[in-house]
Amino acid sequence: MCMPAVRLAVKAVSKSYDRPGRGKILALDRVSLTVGEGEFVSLIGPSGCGKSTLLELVAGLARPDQGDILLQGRSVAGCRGHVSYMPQNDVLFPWRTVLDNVILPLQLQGMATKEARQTARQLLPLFGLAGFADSYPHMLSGGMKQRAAFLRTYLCRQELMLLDEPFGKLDALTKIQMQEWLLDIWQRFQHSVLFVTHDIEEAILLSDRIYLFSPRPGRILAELTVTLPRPRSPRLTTDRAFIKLKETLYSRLQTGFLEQEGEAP
Ligand SMILES: Nc1ncnc2c1ncn2[C@@H]1O[C@H](COP(=O)(O)OP(=O)(O)OP(=O)(O)O)[C@@H](O)[C@H]1O
Repeated sequence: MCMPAVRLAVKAVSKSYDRPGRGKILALDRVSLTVGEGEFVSLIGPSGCGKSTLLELVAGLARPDQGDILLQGRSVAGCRGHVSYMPQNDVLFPWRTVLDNVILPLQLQGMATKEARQTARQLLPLFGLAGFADSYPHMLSGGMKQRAAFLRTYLCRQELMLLDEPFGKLDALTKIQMQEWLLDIWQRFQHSVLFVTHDIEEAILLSDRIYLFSPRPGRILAELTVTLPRPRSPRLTTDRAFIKLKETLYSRLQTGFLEQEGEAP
């Protein structure tokens, strides 16, 4: 199989946090991973294992204590503005309309408001927001809010997208619809994506590769390549090959947890 060129390389990155009066905690321990050009890569692991921390480091919102972060071979550790980043709680501003929420990155890039609105307006139908340009966030469903936040992220116009559990708070049916929609959007744009999730089925359905994280401090337990054919749809989750992959993932997660417990002092 032909491997795509590397877009993102995280090299032996560690990160700890100071907790006032309680010392340091190690969130990430020598994490190394890559995302290729046009590749969809997921991180899966238990709550608190450092997945969001890793995305923040890649987005340049914090600096690693050790290790490096390379985008197309160039170190970007601590540098902002090189990736499109949708944080876990990416809220829309309630006082701005949908259109004026999504144009924010374009305005920050210096585009005039009129041009930014024109650019974004053309994309609204593709993001399932046709007819909602002038609505306010409270008038949208949960799925629509997430699509608006996703369009805002997309308009950062960087080749690598970091998505931190974008469907984590949605009900099961809306989540399935959103996964189908994201698969379609990704198929069209073929961005490189680094996607955080707690959901094993979601990771398999969407990804080309999956990294499994241990409980904190986050380490990479395993890396899995998903060879299921594309285009994919949520119906694939009942497929025999899909279920087999799910079993493999479960047992790797379980073995990793047990090994980590065995290591505890
Ligand atoms: N700014 C901070 N200061 C102190 N501790 C932090 C800070 N940010 C994260 N942590 C701690 O670092 C660890 C990793 O947190 P992080 O949010 O990266 O995990 P996560 O895997 O994304 O969790 P979840 O899946 O629940 O969102 C946790 O123990 C968390 O409490």
